[in-house]
Amino acid sequence: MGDLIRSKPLAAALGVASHFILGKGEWDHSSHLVALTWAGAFAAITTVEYLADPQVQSIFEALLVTVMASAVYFAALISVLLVYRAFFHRLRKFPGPFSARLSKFYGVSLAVRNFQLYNEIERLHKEYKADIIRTGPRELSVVTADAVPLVHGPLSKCTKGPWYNASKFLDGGSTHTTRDKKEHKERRKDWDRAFSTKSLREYEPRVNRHSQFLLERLKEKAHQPSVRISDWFNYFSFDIMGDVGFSRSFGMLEKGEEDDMIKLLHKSMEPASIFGHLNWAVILALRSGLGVGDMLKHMAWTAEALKERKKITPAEKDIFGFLLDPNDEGIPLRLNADARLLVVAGSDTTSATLTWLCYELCKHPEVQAKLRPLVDSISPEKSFLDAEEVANIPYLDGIIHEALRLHPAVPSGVQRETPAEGLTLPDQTYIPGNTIIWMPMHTMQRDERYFPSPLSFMPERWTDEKPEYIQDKRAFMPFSAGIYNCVGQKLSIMEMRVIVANLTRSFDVKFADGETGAACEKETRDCFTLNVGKLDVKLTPRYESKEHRA
Ligand code: HEM
Repeated sequence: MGDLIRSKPLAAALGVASHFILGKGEWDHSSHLVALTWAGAFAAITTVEYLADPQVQSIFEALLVTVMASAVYFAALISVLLVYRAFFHRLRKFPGPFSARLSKFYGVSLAVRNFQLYNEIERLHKEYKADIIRTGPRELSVVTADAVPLVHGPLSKCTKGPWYNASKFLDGGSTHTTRDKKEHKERRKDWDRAFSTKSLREYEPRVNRHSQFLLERLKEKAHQPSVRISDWFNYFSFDIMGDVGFSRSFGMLEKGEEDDMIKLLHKSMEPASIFGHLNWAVILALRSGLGVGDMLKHMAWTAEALKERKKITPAEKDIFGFLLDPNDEGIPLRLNADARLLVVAGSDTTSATLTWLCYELCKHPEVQAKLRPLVDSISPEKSFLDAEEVANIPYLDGIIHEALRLHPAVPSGVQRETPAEGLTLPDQTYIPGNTIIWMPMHTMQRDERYFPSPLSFMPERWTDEKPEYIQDKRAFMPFSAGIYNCVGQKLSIMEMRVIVANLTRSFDVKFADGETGAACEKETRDCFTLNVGKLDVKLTPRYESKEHRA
């Protein structure tokens, strides 16, 4: 037995065999089992050596033999893995950095460089002058609009990738993270009802109420030289999400200061920027609790919010009224995951977009000047325009679309996996099966082929003034597309219309003294959703010269 364990060719052969076993199927989410198997084998070999090998006299010698055998085993496993990934892998023909072929650690290094992965990916596409680049051993970044219908279209055969079921074992998986198309379809029906035209009409008064309150709070602050508008947008979107989602006021606009829950939400998303690229590490981290304390705390907080919601019968309809089953005694685990989904998806995305939009308004006073007569002419006797009154202003929608185009709230895109038979793009490029694909919205939406003069903030491209500045609308997908698209997009657009119309109507919005927008550009962190840098503005009231708007 001892000779067998000392046999280097045998250990190497086992290493090579393990590569072939691990190369089949998806092991990412069984990484804890693989680690346990290795640890078990290590312990078993050491025990056998100590008890049964006459050449071994002490536990130390037994350990030494096991370490030697393990070293040969892992050296063989890693060598064959790297050689295979570098030269024989089915994606070998796609260009990209050599180290990206070898390991996803390369992706992690990009993600944590400035926490702005979207910029790194854009740089790589420029460097390799290619629409498709290899960004990981079995991963591609694809930025051609021709691929959108195949990857994200309603009839796409692609599925969600392994990124999605990371925390399934903990919280049952949300509607967003379920990878099973049938299950998603079933669960999405409730969400679709919660966001139907009829439901949205019921939420409208609440959107108006919170928007008006935000405007009042900003009017109180307008005499100050500087208002941290990015924080106020956070409070606003959080309060709306609480009210419309859980019939619960989080009271953040009232408090007017950063709440611990907003901090916790942002901290809880940070691991996503790292672990999103190492699915096996997510499982090890979640199972051990290492590095994901904030995520677990946030999960507990959202589960508690849902528990409180379950206890009441709200006077007005809310989103969880559609998702909770009154006949259920308790709360199914999967709905706890949906509660966290609503908090993450429903607040940060809208506030990030509003912050970027405000940044663009500060840089483009001419856009404010052009919008003003349009909003000034509506109900001039009123101090606040409500959602219905601003629902049909093409230039306003153009401003919102431009903000979503230049600054998508999910800038690096969403993960999809090709079907086993692969995909053939219209130019005949074949993408093999079981390939992970990201279509980074940030890069696509700034592509000159699809949006001429791509870096110009040009709301007119979305109106009938300059439609020639949109060459291929398929490349615009801030809310993603197809069956997995954003269910909350109409609510979010409603919120943004009301805020932008009333903000420009009530104030002249400028960067505060000393503000250049640099924090937005440099400190924004891509944590799947965006944690945008702070933005300080000076709000000069327009209503003071117009009594009726005071
Ligand atoms: C500017 C605002 C928003 C943007 C840019 C945005 C973007 C997105 C994107 C890109 C996805 C697809 C995610 C994926 O496939 O992994 C998504 C999904 C989703 N969003 Fe939004 N979102 C926004 C606002 C909202 C709001 C306000 C809500 C709810 C109140 C919401 C709820 C959801 C939900 C529930 C999903 C999952 C849908 C599913 O998997 O079927 N979103 N969103």
